[in-house]
Amino acid sequence: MIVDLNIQNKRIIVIGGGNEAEKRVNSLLKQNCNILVISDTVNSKIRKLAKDNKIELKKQKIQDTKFISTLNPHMIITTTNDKKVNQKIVNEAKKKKIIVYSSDNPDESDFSNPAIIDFDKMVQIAIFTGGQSPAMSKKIKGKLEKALKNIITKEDISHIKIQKIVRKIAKESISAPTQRKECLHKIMSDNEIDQLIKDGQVKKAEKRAITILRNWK
Ligand SMILES: C[C@@]1(CC(=O)O)C2=NC(=C\c3[nH]c(c(CCC(=O)O)c3CC(=O)O)Cc3[nH]c(c(CC(=O)O)c3CCC(=O)O)/C=C3\N/C(=C\2)[C@@H](CCC(=O)O)[C@]3(C)CC(=O)O)/[C@H]1CCC(=O)O
Ligand SMILES: NC(=O)c1ccc[n+]([C@@H]2O[C@H](COP(=O)([O-])OP(=O)(O)OC[C@H]3O[C@@H](n4cnc5c(N)ncnc54)[C@H](O)[C@@H]3O)[C@@H](O)[C@H]2O)c1
Repeated sequence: MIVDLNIQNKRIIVIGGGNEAEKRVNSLLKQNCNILVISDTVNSKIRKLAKDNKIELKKQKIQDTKFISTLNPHMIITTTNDKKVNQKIVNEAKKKKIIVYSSDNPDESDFSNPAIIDFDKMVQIAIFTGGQSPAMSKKIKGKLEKALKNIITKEDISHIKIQKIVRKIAKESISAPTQRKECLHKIMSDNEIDQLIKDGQVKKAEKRAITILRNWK
C-alpha cells in the first residue's frame, strides 16, 4: 500500500555510508527529520552533508545492535554491504517495534521506495513496480516527467497554494463538509482566479478566493 510517512522531527538512523545510504539520506532531507548516519566509511557527498550540518555523522563500525537501545530512533534504514549486519539490525528493530528498512531485504522491510517525480515540492508522483523492476520504475519516471510537464502546470501549483490558504479558513468558517467542498471547488474553477494566476497576479487571485469564501452562504 502506498502511503506518505510522517517523520517530522523524528530521529532517523541510517547505517552505512555508500551509494544506497546517499540515496536514502537524500530522500530523508526532503522531510523535516533528524538524520544520523553511522558508518565506518562514508562517501564524499555524505561527508559534505555532515560538514554542512545537514546530518549528524558517527564514524563507527556496527558490530552489535546496542545502538538501538541507546539512541532509541523512530526509524532505522540499514544500507551496509554486509548482509549479516543488516539482518541483525532488522531483527532487533522488529523486536523493538521500530520502523525498519534494509536495502538488501525488501521482503522484511516495513516500506519501499518508489521512483518519485516532484513538482515544486507541491505535487509528488510515485512510480512503483512492486519490487519487480526498479530499473523500469526509473525508466518510466523519465518518460512521465517529460509528458507531465505539459499537464501539471504552474497554474495548478498556484491553485494548490490558494487552496491551502482557503481550505484552512473554510474548515473553521463553513461547518458542513458538503458546503465546504462545494465552495473549494467553486474557487478552483473560478475563471477570474484563473485569469489572475495566468497574469501573474497571484496575490489578487488569493484575495478573490478569500472573498468568495467569506461571501459563502
Ligand atoms: C525506484 C528506485 C527508488 C529509490 O531507490 O529511491 C528503487 N530502485 C532504484 C534504482 C535501482 N535499484 C537497483 C537498480 C539496478 C537494476 C535492477 O536491479 O533493476 C536500479 C536502477 C539503476 O540504478 O539504474 C538495484 C536494486 N534495487 C533493489 C534491489 C534489492 C532487491 O531487489 O532485492 C536491487 C539489487 C541490488 C543488488 O543487485 O545488489 C530493490 C528496490 N529498489 C527499489 C527502488 C524498490 C522497488 C521499486 C519498484 O518496485 O519499482 C526496492 C524493492 C527497494 C525498496 O523496497 O525500497 C530507484 C530508481 C529511482 C530513480 O532513479 O529515480
Ligand atoms: N534498494 C536498492 O535500490 C538497492 C540498490 C543498489 C544496492 N542495494 C543494496 O544496498 C547495499 C549497499 O549498497 P551500496 O552501493 O551503498 O554499497 P557500498 O559498498 O557503496 O556501501 C556500503 C557502506 O556500508 C558501510 N558498512 C559496511 N559494514 C558496516 C558496519 N558493520 N557498520 C557500519 N557501516 C558499515 C561501508 O563502510 C560503506 O559505507 C547492498 O547490499 C546492495 O545489494 C540496494
